[in-house]
Amino acid sequence: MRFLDDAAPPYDLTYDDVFMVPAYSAIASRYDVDLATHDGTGATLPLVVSNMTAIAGKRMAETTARRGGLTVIPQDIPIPVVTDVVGWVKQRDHVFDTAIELAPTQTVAEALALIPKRSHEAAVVVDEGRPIGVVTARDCAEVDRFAQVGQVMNRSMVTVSDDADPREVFEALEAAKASLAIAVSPDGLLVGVLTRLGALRATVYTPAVDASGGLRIAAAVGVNGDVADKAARLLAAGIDALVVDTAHGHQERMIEALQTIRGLAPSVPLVAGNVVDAAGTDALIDAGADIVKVGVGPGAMCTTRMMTGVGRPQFSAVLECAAAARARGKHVWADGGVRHPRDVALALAAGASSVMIGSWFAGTHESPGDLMHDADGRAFKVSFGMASARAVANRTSTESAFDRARKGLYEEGISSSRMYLDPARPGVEDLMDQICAGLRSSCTYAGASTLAELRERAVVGVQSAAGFHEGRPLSTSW
Ligand SMILES: NC(=O)C1=CN([C@@H]2O[C@H](COP(=O)(O)OP(=O)(O)OC[C@H]3O[C@@H](n4cnc5c(N)ncnc54)[C@H](OP(=O)(O)O)[C@@H]3O)[C@@H](O)[C@H]2O)C=CC1
Ligand SMILES: Nc1nc2c(ncn2[C@@H]2O[C@H](COP(=O)(O)O)[C@@H](O)[C@H]2O)c(=O)[nH]1
Ligand SMILES: [K+]
Repeated sequence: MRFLDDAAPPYDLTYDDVFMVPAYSAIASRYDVDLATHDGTGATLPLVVSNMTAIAGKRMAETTARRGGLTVIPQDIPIPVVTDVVGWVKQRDHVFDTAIELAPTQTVAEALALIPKRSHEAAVVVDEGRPIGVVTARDCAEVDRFAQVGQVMNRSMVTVSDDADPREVFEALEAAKASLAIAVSPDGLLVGVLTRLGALRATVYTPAVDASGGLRIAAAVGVNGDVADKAARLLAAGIDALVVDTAHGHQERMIEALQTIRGLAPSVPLVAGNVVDAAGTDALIDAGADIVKVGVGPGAMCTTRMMTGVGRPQFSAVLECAAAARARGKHVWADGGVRHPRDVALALAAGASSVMIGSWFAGTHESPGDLMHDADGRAFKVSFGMASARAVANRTSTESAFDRARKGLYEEGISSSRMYLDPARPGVEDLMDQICAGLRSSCTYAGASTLAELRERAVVGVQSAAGFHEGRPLSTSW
């Protein structure tokens, strides 16, 4: 990447401050762009879901890995639970989405609580493992909450074999004017489900899979307590990357934690952060990090900059840290502050191998929280920062009341925010589609067929607030 007219700006910049200039391109189609990262994580897309309790759970991990991304399970989740989640995610199908399963005797109330947990918005009614019907929220409307789903389900289903070609599934759904195909094994047992959009995505994306064919997943560990033991147990669970995570990554305790974990000779990439400058990046690489996480204060849930005055505008932080890491043959993830697809493209142009997204993905079916509705009927999920009072209370729940009260005085995150689901893009895959479309297009504007070429060819200029404003679409007259 170089600055337009080679004019390096006199102050630090964030995503809104910059724009990319189009360049001559020989790339005939946006589908000719390869979005794979080459940072050792095996992700086929440069997207990582932040290790935040309100965002990164097993459904998020399954769904993003099937499309090529990576989810980091947070440090606050007990390790036996993480172990179960890793095992479960690794057994997920590469094409079919996991179905919500209900027994015919379960109630409509249970169905309505579970259906919003998945973007396909339906549950499959099973009898001894065999699908016997499908139930949607529409089937449950104006029905007694205690009615049994066996009474309201739709018995006519499009059933396909578990090795069906996604294109044929798409065509079968189109022909039947149905929205959901049910995949079954040769002995008739439920394997999963596929929507038309899911079938299309199966032909566009490449799942992130490990050498044994399991979907990939990462997990985080903090720098407190018996780090070696926690890290060893996470590695034994089969994670594909280990993230060592603390607010101020350039600190002694982090260096010690990294050296300790390096001593375990992990066979997966070691990610550490957060830092915002070359000195911090070098220190973490010296201590054993393969990938450095960059970003202090850009996060949507983050109050660090307001509380402390500390941080750095994210574009400049990524640019400096990525250059330092590249000089050592290592990588950085741009962590936080991503609000639009353009921000992903700019972070990658600045040199990140991947981009971490938290809050934007909180308002989706796949985040762990329950779906809520405001007074106007708009659907939202509650999200919170990992340094918020709420998260600190969770993290310290086994400590004495006095210690918890002491730690509770330090709060650098929002404890409760509403993340609305975009009615046009209520699932994380809808957002991934939007991001990847923007990113592929960005690459062709820069004449780049890979992310490495984007990084090399990108020409970035600095804009005024009016310049940024001009780029925003206007949906009403002015
Ligand atoms: N990217 C960002 O901008 C930020 C991210 N976060 C996220 O919040 C989560 C919690 O992180 P964290 O608060 O580090 O908690 P951790 O549980 O990782 O603990 C941090 C440890 O470092 C010590 N410490 C020393 N200086 C600081 C400091 N300035 N800020 C925080 N801890 C410090 C703390 O001791 P003591 O409590 O005694 O001081 C504590 O023992 C992580 O997921 C982190 O990534 C949090 C803030 C900023
Ligand atoms: N200062 C804080 N930073 C936080 C907190 N919780 C998470 N984070 C950081 O934000 C990113 C995600 O950014 P987003 O803009 O996509 O939401 C995450 O990966 C952390 O680095 C917090 O409580 N305080
Ligand atoms: K912020």
